[in-house]
Amino acid sequence: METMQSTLSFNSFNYARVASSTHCTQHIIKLHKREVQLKPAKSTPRKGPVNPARKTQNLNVEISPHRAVSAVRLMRIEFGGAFADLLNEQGKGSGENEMGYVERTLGFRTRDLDERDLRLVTDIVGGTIRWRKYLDYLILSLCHDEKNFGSMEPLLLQILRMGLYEILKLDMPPYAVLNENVRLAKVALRPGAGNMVNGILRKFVMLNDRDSLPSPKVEGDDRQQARALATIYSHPVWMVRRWTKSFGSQEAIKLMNWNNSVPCFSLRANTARGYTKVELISTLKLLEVPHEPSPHLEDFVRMKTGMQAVIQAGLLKQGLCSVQDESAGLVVSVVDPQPGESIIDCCAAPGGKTLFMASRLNGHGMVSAIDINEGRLRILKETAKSHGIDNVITTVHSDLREVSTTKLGKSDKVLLDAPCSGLGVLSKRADLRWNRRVEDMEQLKHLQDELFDSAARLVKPCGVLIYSTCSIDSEENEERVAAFLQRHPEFSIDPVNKYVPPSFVTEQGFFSSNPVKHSLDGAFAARLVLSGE
Ligand SMILES: C[S@@+](CC[C@H](N)C(=O)[O-])C[C@H]1O[C@@H](n2cnc3c(N)ncnc32)[C@H](O)[C@@H]1O
Repeated sequence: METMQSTLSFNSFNYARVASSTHCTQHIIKLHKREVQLKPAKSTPRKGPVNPARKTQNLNVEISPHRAVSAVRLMRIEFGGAFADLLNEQGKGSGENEMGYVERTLGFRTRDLDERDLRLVTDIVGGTIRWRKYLDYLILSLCHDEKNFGSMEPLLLQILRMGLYEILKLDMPPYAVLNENVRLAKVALRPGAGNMVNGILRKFVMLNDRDSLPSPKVEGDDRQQARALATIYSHPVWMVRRWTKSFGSQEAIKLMNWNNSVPCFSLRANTARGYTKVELISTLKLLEVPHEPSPHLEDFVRMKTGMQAVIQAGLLKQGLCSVQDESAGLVVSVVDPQPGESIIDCCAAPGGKTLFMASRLNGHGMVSAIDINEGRLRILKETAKSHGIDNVITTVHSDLREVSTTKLGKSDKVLLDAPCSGLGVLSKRADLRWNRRVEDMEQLKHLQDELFDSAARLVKPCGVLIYSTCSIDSEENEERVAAFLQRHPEFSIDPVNKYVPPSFVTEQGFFSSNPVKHSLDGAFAARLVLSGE
């Protein structure tokens, strides 16, 4: 009865796709209406864990499970507006519901995912999203004509992108990848789709073996060069133009390489629960997770791989540690929370910085966490409980611009971690580059100015206002601070050199972490003091 229920989300939709310029097309923007034809499932439970009795009945051993899951996840991310935070994906990846997910969406069953499969899903989904523009450029050039590419079913396109990515970037054996993806296209779509995957991947493997894949030439005027670089490094053209102008082309290329690399993660030991870095390190050793202590922050440990093991060991669920980038930790160092202080965190959810600040209060003082998003604020509350610091956190669900000072009062320190473009965290947020538009930057600037003014009302005389973003864009950072100081001469810059290592301090006395320079996420923070009068 519930057959095909969840396939409906992919059944008909409009979407715009920008195909990159190639020898046969110049930057076309098309609006397609596509029908994804999925084979009906024989029996499809809608929710919950798989019924083991049925598992064997519908088992389809022909399909590699990680590819099936990757394909539907890619569809969901591209068309469902989902958030491809790889860590979240890993967090969900217990494997329990994954096959239900494939069954509901593609209409067939395959075997459950093991740990290796889960890792592969993360790698393939993240990488295929990052490299989308470049992969589409290759697929378009391998198609007979532009029309074939333009009218390709979305699921077929995902399967091709995955195949190319696996061969090109994961160095998987080409013919094994080819066979698996042909099979997936046949089972999930139809035999003709399998033939198409076969034709295109074969041509690709042949060209790749001969080292003769097409490549855009970086030549012509600035715009043409930016277009070529955007294809080669798989970023939107507007970002390439912006970065080339601000940082020069060599730095822009380094930044894009960073964004395309597999992200590193850091864990923060939750000392508020009495869990120390030493204990965290011994647990990681037991779990055989390679790690190294942060050179910048006392409670932080870096790791490149092994997040799955950390999740499965329950370290995050038990509140013993958090996943937090060191750049975010350093913003908290700029706030420098002290026991007994009152702190307002203006845009607090989901609470990474709130929790770290609260843990630094040693049970004395209060962090008031304001956010407009109730759902995210609920996550913050739950995490505060599991971290054992809910006694020093109060949550306020409100638009910051409407918060009344008489109700909330004024605080010693006010952190405004403003909504921003997120251009500093593109290595972790694989899909973000495709969702941001240049017009967003203008809108964000206005919002940031409004929130900055609203946050300023909450600072006590002689108190401190910290403005931060996870962006590397000066329009969102230095320029917002300069504009604020023009409107509010009662504030002045307090240089951050007392709070963070010198390599993070800018000439103007701000904190700035840069992916290329520091191998961390990009972030910014300014510390401003309100005069006593
Ligand atoms: C960059 S995120 C904050 C991240 C958070 N500080 C952390 O460390 O986990 C920005 C937050 O601003 C919130 N926000 C956006 N507009 C807001 C407004 N007008 N008032 C209050 N919060 C707002 C969003 O809901 C989002 O949670």
